[in-house]
Amino acid sequence: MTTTSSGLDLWTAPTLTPAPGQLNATVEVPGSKSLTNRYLVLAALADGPGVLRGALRSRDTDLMVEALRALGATITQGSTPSEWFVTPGTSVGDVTIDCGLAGTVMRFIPAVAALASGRITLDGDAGARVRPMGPILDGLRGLGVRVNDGDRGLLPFTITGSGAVRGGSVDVDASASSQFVSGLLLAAARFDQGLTLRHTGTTLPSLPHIDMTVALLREAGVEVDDSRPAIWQVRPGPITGREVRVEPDLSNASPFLAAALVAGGTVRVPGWPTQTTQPGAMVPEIFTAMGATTSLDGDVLSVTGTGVIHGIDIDLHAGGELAPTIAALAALADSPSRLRGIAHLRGHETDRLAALAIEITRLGGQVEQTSDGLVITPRPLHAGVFHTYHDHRMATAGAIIGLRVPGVEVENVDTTAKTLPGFTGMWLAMLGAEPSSTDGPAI
Ligand SMILES: O=C(O)C1=C[C@@H](OP(=O)(O)O)[C@@H](O)[C@H](O)C1
Ligand SMILES: C=C(OP(=O)(O)O)C(=O)O
Repeated sequence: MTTTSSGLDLWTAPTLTPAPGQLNATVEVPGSKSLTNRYLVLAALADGPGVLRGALRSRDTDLMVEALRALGATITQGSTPSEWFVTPGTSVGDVTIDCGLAGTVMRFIPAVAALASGRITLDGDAGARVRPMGPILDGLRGLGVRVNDGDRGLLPFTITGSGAVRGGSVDVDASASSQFVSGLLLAAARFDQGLTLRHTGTTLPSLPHIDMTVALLREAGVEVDDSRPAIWQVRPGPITGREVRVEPDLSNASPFLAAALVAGGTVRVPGWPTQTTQPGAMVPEIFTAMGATTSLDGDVLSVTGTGVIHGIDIDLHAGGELAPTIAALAALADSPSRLRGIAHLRGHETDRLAALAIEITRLGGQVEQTSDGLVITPRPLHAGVFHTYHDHRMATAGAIIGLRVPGVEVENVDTTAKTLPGFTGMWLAMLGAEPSSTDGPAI
C-alpha cells in the first residue's frame, strides 16, 4: 500500500495474465450482510433470546449491533466473532445512532426506534446523508410515528418513539430502494395493527431482498401475505427468538468467482445454498452467459473461465448489487455490454453508474451512462488510479480489472471493510500470493 501526497491510500491490484487452468482456488466467503442484519433485527424484536451463527462481521453489521444495543437489546459475542447471542430489550431515553454508510442500518433501524421510548437520532457518513430516506420516513408517519427530518427526506433525522406503533395501511414508493419495504416489514409484526404496505412506484428494485425479508419473517413465525403484486400484509404477533445459521454472502463471492473468468482457471466457493433469496444466486447464470462454465457439486460452486469474456445485455433490477462486478468484467470482454434496470444505483454507497463510468473511462475504457444503466464498450485499458468513493463494490471492481490490466491502483481498498474486512488478504490468497504490507505482489 502506498499513500500519495494527497493522502490517498493506493493498493496496486495484482495482475495475473490469462492462462487456462492457472487460477485454482477455493475461497471461503463470510456470511451475508443482508441476512446477518435482518436476523439481528428480528432477534432484537423477538419474544425470547436468539443466536446467530456464521454471521458477517464487518462495518455494516457491527453498526447494526451497536444500533440495536442502543435501542435496548443485549448482544454478546459467542466463542467466535461470527457468533452472536441476542436478548431482546427495550430502551428508554434519548440516543444517537451511527448508520455509517449502511443502507440496511439507516432503513431497518427507524421502525425499531419507533418501538422504543425516547428521542432517537440517526446520522451517518457524509455519503449516507445523500442516500434517499423520504419514502420510509413518510411511511412511518403514515403509521403514526413522529419523525423530524426537517422535511428533507435525508439523514440526519429524529424519531420520537412512544414504546408502540399503531401500524395499519400505508403506501410507499420504493422505486429508489427495496429497503423502504424491508425496513417497515421487519418490525411490522410488533405494530399494534400489523401492516399493509402497498408499493406505488413504477419500478421495484431488488425484489429478492424483499422476498428475503418475507422468508425470514415467516421462519420466525410471522404471518405474511404477499400473494398480491407489490402489496405485503403482516399480521401483528410475536417474532420467535431462535438459532439461525447465516449463508455465505453470494454478492461478495462474485468478485472472486469473476477472477476465474478474467485470469482463466477455476474458483470454488463452498457453502453455496441450493435455495436462497440472495440475488447472488444469479451469478452462475450470468457468468455462464459471459463465457464461464459453472457447476454446483454438493454445496461447492465452481466457476471455470478461459480468460475470454463475452459481453452481456442484462436487466439487473433484481440484483443491482452485482452490477459493479459485471461492469468490471464487461470492461474486459470481447464485445459490448448493456446493463439495464439499475437507475436506483445512483442512490447506493455512491452514484455507482457515474462512478463506474468515470473510473473505467479513466483507465481507457468506453462507458456511456443511460437513464437506467450503462453501455460498456471494451477498449484496451491502461494503468491508473481507480477511485472508490467509499464504495466497497467499487474497490472490488477495481481489483477485478487490475487482475488483467497491470498498474491499476485501487484507492482506499480498505473501504471493502463495509462488508468484507480482509478483502485484500483473501484476494492474494486466492491468487496464491502472500499478503504484502506494501504494494501488490508481482505474480
Ligand atoms: O435489503 C438489503 O439487504 C439490500 C437491498 C438492496 O438495496 P436496494 O434495493 O436499495 O438496491 C441491495 O442493493 C443492498 O445491498 C442490500
Ligand atoms: C447497496 C449496497 O449496500 P447498502 O446495504 O448500504 O444499501 C451494497 O452493498 O451493494
